[in-house]
Amino acid sequence: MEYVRWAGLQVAEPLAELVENVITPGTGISSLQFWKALQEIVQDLGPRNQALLDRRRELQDSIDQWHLQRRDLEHPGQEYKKFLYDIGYLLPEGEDFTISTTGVDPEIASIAGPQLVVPVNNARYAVNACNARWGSLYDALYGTDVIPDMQGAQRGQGYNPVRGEMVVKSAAGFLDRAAPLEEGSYSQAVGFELQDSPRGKALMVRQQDNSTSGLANAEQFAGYAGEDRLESILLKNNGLHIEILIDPDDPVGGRHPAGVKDVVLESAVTTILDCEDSVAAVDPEDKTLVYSNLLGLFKGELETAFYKNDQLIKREMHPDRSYVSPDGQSFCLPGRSLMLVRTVGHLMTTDAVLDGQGGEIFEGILDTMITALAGMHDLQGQGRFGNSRSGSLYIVKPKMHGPEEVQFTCELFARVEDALGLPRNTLKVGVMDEERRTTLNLKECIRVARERIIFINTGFLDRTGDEIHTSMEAGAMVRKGDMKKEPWMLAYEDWNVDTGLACGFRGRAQIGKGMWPKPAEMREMVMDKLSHPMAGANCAWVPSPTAATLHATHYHQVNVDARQAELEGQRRAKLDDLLNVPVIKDKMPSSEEIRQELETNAQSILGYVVRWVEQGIGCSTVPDISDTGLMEDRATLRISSQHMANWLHHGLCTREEVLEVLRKMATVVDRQNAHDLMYRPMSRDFDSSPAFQAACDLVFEGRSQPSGYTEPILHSKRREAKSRFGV
Ligand SMILES: CC(=O)SCCNC(=O)CCNC(=O)[C@H](O)C(C)(C)COP(=O)(O)OP(=O)(O)OC[C@H]1O[C@@H](n2cnc3c(N)ncnc32)[C@H](O)[C@@H]1OP(=O)(O)O
Ligand SMILES: O=CC(=O)O
Ligand SMILES: [Mg+2]
Repeated sequence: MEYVRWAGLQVAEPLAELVENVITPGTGISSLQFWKALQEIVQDLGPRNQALLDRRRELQDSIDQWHLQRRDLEHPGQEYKKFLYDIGYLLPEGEDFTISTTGVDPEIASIAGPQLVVPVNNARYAVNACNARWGSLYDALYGTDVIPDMQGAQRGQGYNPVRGEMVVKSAAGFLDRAAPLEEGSYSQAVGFELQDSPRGKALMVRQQDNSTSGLANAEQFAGYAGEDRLESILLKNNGLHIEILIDPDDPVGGRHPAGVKDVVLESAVTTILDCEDSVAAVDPEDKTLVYSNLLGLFKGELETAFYKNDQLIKREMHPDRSYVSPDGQSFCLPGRSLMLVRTVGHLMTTDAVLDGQGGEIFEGILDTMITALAGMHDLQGQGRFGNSRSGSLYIVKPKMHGPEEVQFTCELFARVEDALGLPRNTLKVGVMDEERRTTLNLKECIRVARERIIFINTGFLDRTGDEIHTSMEAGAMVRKGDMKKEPWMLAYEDWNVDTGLACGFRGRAQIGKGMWPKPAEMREMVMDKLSHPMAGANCAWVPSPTAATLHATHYHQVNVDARQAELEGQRRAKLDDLLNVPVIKDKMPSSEEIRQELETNAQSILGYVVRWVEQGIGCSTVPDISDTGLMEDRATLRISSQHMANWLHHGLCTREEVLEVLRKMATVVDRQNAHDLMYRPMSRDFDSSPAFQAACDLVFEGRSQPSGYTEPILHSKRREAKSRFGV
């Protein structure tokens, strides 16, 4: 890789070019200013970043020692808590306070709805995600298992009218609940009409018996589109819009007595452009692609073209949507999801930029600087579309351990603001509550970020990985599938909401819930994820636009603001439950259960890692042993690898048994990928397969990986694969 010298730094050529020729123009910041500022920040904050990582190691060593000395103690409860206070892992909670963040867009402060996550290096998906602000309910119902594939109503080649009728009926049922009519039902609608009323136009729905009915709550009629002919009706419920599209000439609309061709829901209210766990970015070229896509999204110019079903599709970001209000005023609604960026955490360094001594700089520092520079195009209103209408740039920071690390992030943000001439607190921070030290000290984490915090969220996947790693020496952990029922997990979910509400998040910031990790199991998601708004969360992660549309229906069922008002003031979660380590407390698993657990974990590790290492795919649907597709990313990998490392360490299996299971599962994964022409089977030669070796290292070296993270091994094996295979 060629490097260019800038202000005492060495910048990898593709990145230097991107910054010089594409990102800086139009910002008022020159390349020299930019790199000089980065050099100063790296010089000042680099050593502090390293000190924070050293502190993580020191605390982990103390915890390991403590458990090693007390393995036989039955109930270490209070003594354990005191120890954690003594070493500064657990901090006393200070006075109550309320966050004071200002300039926050309503999508974050007050509109409750789904939050989509997308790997930002995949332009096709990323543009799709931005456009997922609006999604077809008809398509989401028709195309998924929410409507069961029962006799006669199966999905398949071509349109199935029986299934289509079930979709129309189900959508009408949704409308009846979200925007009920005074009398009758949308399922009986034969026409939509606008009538004059004291507040302008009112919506009237003609029924099969020729009667007409208005809305039970006339205020829910928010607007319409169409001049000579009514083309769409806009309704609003719990802050979210619903659009009924009318077109009797359309093949679907033509079958409907009122010409309804679709029901479109405001879906992904916000989207996280992910530079972290769903992305494999290991070298300067990869980082440059990430930053280039970020820029394209902020400028509204990112486009892709691809073939789908033999058709060339060109995809670009959607414009805003125009309507007329009931009192005759034209207005627009955002056509795109409000974008947040998830940068990497504090752990990794990158060779995209080298410091004065030729050492790699911390990747999180570079991510923040470049995100802010790219985001300036939006802040200065130069993009084709606007993202934030409130002058903010939203950055989600993952994997922070406790308040001192959050404080460090806030200082970094302030330094970046100063360097780029941005007003203080332009850069808003989302704090992933996904490491144990952050959960336990969440109130203090929020306190140090109280002027810029816009989000806390339970990243339960990383959090589970950290739970296992932190207490590695405490004993053998319960099975992976049982973790969700453990007292710590239940307390963690409540603790996050309780703390957010206590710090005044209601109406100001997001309290988020975690990812739905089964992209194809939408029926199960529809049943399960209603619990998120019910728990008081005003957003929750979904893996796809379709999932966003289906999850949006939950926010029509639950008014989150009212739910939060009910929960405010309650402290449901207990610290003692959070500290209840999920070691097996009664019967050890049978040999059959051990075999099943090892096979499940080995299969998910290999299925994910082989695509990561050999094809650079950071997030994929990996079929599990029973062929259910599961979303796997670095956080799920952290759990599986730490779990295997834990059982190995505590003697539930031997190294030879683990190796045998890994080999057996590699052949299963090879078979599952046999259709992929780019795929290199691991079982052809286990010893020379970088993917297989990565999987082995993740398990056998798992205990010594910092916080059990998978990045160091993945990065090094991916770089090896790139240099060996050239892709
Ligand atoms: C623990 C954590 O950190 S969770 C956060 C990290 N995880 C994520 O970000 C998951 C995001 N989701 C994804 O990456 C994908 O949905 C996956 C990998 C899970 C599944 O991807 P696939 O197997 O390709 O999905 P599938 O074939 O069902 O659907 C593909 C279609 O859905 C779209 N799609 C799928 N996921 C997304 C997404 N997140 N954003 C936008 N569009 C998406 C694709 O654009 C594609 O449509 P197109 O052909 O019109 O372009
Ligand atoms: O980032 C999300 C998680 O669950 O981890
Ligand atoms: Mg995570």
